[in-house]
Amino acid sequence: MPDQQSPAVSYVELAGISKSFGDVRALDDVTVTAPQGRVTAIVGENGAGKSTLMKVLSGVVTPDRGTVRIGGVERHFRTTRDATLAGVGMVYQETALVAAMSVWENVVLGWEPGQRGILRRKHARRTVGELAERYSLPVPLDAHAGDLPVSIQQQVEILKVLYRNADVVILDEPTSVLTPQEREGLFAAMLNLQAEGKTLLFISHKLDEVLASAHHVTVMRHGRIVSSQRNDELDRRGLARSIVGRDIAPIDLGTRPERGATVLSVQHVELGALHEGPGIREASFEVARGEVVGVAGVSGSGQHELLQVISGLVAPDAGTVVLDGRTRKEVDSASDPAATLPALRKAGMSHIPADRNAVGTLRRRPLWFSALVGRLDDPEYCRRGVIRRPAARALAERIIREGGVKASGPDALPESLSGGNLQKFIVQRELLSDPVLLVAEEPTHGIDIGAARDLRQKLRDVAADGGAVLLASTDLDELLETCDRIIVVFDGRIVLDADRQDCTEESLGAALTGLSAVPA
Ligand SMILES: Nc1ncnc2c1ncn2[C@@H]1O[C@H](COP(=O)(O)OP(=O)(O)OP(=O)(O)O)[C@@H](O)[C@H]1O
Repeated sequence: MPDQQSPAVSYVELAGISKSFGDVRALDDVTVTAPQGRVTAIVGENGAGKSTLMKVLSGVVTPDRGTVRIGGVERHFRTTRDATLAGVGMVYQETALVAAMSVWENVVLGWEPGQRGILRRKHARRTVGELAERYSLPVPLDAHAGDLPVSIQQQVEILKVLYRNADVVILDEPTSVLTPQEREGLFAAMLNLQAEGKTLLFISHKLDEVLASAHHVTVMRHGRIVSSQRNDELDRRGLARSIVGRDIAPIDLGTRPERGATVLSVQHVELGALHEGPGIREASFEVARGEVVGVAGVSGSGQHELLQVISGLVAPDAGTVVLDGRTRKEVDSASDPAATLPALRKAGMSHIPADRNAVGTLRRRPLWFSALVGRLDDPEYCRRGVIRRPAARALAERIIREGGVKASGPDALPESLSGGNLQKFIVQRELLSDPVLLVAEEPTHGIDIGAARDLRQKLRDVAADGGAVLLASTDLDELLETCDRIIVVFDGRIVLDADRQDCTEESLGAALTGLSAVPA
């Protein structure tokens, strides 16, 4: 637990902040302070107003009412540049680096030191290098940003705000894209920032991380502050209760059904490296109806590629994947991904992608449009290339209702939904197609603790109803709570395939890092 002893001065003061979007009151008279050299966590259910509050502080959103003070000075931010000049920087979940530019160029972009418009390249590169060293953020200065793993890209984003002299650093769900090992690196960087007297604000749904790193925890619900407490006044259960307003019951695993017929058979799958990863070597396993099977692997171990092959997005170099669902569909090296995905869907596969922004929704089209993903060849929704709008809207309404999605309706734009609510929409859309096999990559990513519990229960229900689930997650607790069996991928190979009862966090941790790399 962080040290609570030394006194701290309030550096950030948000007072009486209100903000509405149309009829939605996102913030309702919110007052929050954050002391210097400390971490203040902002937690709460999806749609509670956390991101909007931080966007007010970073100049992205202008409040309808209320005042912002930084270091005792009242500020009226109209743009993010105003906030940057006042020393406030925000690091978003999704990085926005220019892939083809080097790390140091990305850091200085838009803020280049120079004379008469000429960039002093050597000077700029050296300054970024010194900053990286001072804050122990070991980024490769000359590498192209697009070639780097997400965890390093995030460090580049942190350097970007530090380069602009931020005294206040806002981190919006920074750990949700990181593996457990990478999270440790981020927490070490946060400690350095505190030691340098920065004021840190940190949005997270992961209560253990909040309790381990934050000095103060502020809970929001329905656009208001529910509580604001010091870390040493809190425990996990009480915090969970104040977030969702009730105790969270463990999920019902049910009695494990007799192992049903095989629904997915992966045999001797091989794939060369797609990017820098190891590819896949000799992967074989089966999933039966009635099972929830977890897939774990640290970033770049090949587990993501394995799921891409299984969901038909990439053809393997060798080996086969057979889905025996509503119909039988075989995928091999000759398969054309463009035709494979629709055929697998028809055979009963649903897929919740890891990257909801890239493939999950169409951000600038209304939600009812995104409801149709995977259903365009269903005559109920589309005939002779013409979308049946009333049916699509009714479908979107059903997804919103049954998924507990906070949205104004089927015409809402995806970008008007909070991150967690958009994820809930995608998950419920896939569940509604009554899958025989559900491939779910990080389905609880960005979802609050209450909704995440309900979602895990829904995965169990798919299995209880005779389907099967392949659940990829970097959260070992989630896998241990939800799965019947867990597969670990390391260096492109399946190194563990064991019943949950035979797995512990230690045994999984060893397999994940290759310490027990005995092929299963
Ligand atoms: N640009 C916008 N247009 C319309 N509504 C918006 C907009 N931005 C946010 N909202 C609404 O404001 C409310 C608060 O959203 P916000 O993103 O702040 O929630 P959050 O607490 O960060 O949620 P999550 O945990 O899911 O990220 C939600 O109901 C959301 O739909």
